[in-house]
Amino acid sequence: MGGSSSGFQTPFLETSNLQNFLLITTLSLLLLKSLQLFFRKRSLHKKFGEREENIENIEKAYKSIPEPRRFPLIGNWLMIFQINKRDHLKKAIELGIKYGPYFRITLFNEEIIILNSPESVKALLMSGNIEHAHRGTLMEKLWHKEMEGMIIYPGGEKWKARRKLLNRPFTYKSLQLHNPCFHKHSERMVKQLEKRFQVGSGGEQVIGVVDDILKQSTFGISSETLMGADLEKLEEGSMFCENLDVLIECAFMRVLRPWLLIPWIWRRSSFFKKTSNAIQAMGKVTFNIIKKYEEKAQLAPSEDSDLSDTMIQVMLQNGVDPQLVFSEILITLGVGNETTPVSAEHALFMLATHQEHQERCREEVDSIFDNPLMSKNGILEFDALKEMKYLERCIQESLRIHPVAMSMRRLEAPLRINEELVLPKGVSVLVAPFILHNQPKYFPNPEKYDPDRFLPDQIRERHPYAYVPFSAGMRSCIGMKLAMLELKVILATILRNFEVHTPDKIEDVGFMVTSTIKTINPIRFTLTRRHCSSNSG
Ligand code: HEM
Repeated sequence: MGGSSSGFQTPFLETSNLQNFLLITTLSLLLLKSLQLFFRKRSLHKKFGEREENIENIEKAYKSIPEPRRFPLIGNWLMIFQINKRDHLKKAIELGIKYGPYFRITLFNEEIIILNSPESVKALLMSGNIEHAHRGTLMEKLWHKEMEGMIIYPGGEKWKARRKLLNRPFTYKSLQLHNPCFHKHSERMVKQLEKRFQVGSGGEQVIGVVDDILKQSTFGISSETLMGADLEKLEEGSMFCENLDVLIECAFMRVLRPWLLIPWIWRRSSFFKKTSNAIQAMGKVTFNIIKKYEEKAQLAPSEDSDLSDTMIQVMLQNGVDPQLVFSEILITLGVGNETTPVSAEHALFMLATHQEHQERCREEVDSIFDNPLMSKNGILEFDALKEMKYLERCIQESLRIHPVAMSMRRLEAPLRINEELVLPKGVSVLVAPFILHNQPKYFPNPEKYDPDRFLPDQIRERHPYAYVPFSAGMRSCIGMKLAMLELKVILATILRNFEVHTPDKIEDVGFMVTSTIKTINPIRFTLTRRHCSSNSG
């Protein structure tokens, strides 16, 4: 055997080609870095009118932001993506504790600063400057140009105007109009859960997963509240939720496989076909609903409480093109569909693993359901949900331990974090609540499930930006109030009707980062029907 000296060569690995390639790549990166530095200094100069020596200090502070060991070219890519899936959140929390209030990771040529102190989170989210509310290049590539101005679009004045318009359907006043549908969908959920957890012929308890049923329920409430129609009753409407999942799954595929962001590759991929089919099916349903609105608009729209203050009505009344109304509905429901059911499942898991808190919640829920002023014929009044204070604290604590979303920004202007540190224009900044919420400084014993952390006194003593599951400021979650109402009504209805247990343990449940932060496997539950004198129905 001639071994390596056989003279066999591949043209790609020919030494001189390889050397040239490495030389050109290194020179290009150096050039890019010097240009970045030049523009960074210029923008600091322009923005803050800083003197040369101050700029030097600011640069020094920026450079001294700690970072894990990075490799040439790929930066920290290996550390982020090659870690065992089971360690996703644990690893991130460890980094937070090791590196402190802010640290840097580098993915190829992109610097991402992770803000890990309430003060720096406040500086970003509450800056009030639209140039700090931009979502970043990845989002620009994911959502095509026609979507400019939509709520999900990275940023700009058009986004701001749309956001202002869409705030209305998400206010308590508007959501209250749709209270009957909250009850209707939770009743449907009870029936589905009963079916799944029917006690077997031998009287044995059934272990099952409930994430699909929770999803149908939160989707039912969100879609009816925002579109004004019970999709389950419409022809093809019942498939809407599944099609929405396809849409989000294919969009996330483009993040995992970045070559799918190149338009001509994307259009030839099977994911594009799946996306188009899903959009077509959902379009048919949505445009039929829009037609109904247009017909009713000629009669007396304001008297129909099913339709008033829904997203569709607000947009049509303000002259938004029906095609954009459709896209906006898809994106908003898609985001809600990814976050609320996962949060509901986790909150239920926390109550199943902490029976003492489950019991306290149930006592509160029973007393409200049994109060004729708060519940008529088993239907909760809208204000009754506000009275579920203990349940609310349990949900808040669950969202602290397992916040499902993060906030990503690309700075379009320098951002002052404190006296010493200014983040330059062009860098990406990330607020990761699962790192922030696990800091012993703000949440002593962070792994402990303790709903009393959300007692008014404790909240007052804590920095307000130490807890941001829905983000904060001009780009915070538009669906926060709706999500909290959904979580309360769903959990209250479950606790009213069932006793909840789980064979799973928190230390065995791993979390992974996908389009949201989910458990690796669905959690298993056992539900036992309660036989109280008056159940919810
Ligand atoms: C427990 C449930 C939920 C959680 C934890 C959650 C969390 C978040 C977070 C952290 C953001 C990012 C904000 C930022 O970039 O700073 C966000 C944005 C958003 N959420 Fe939620 N969300 C939830 C439920 C919902 C629901 C039910 C809807 C609507 C049906 C919704 C619609 C949106 C939209 C449209 C945005 C983008 C807002 C914008 O860019 O202006 N979310 N959410």
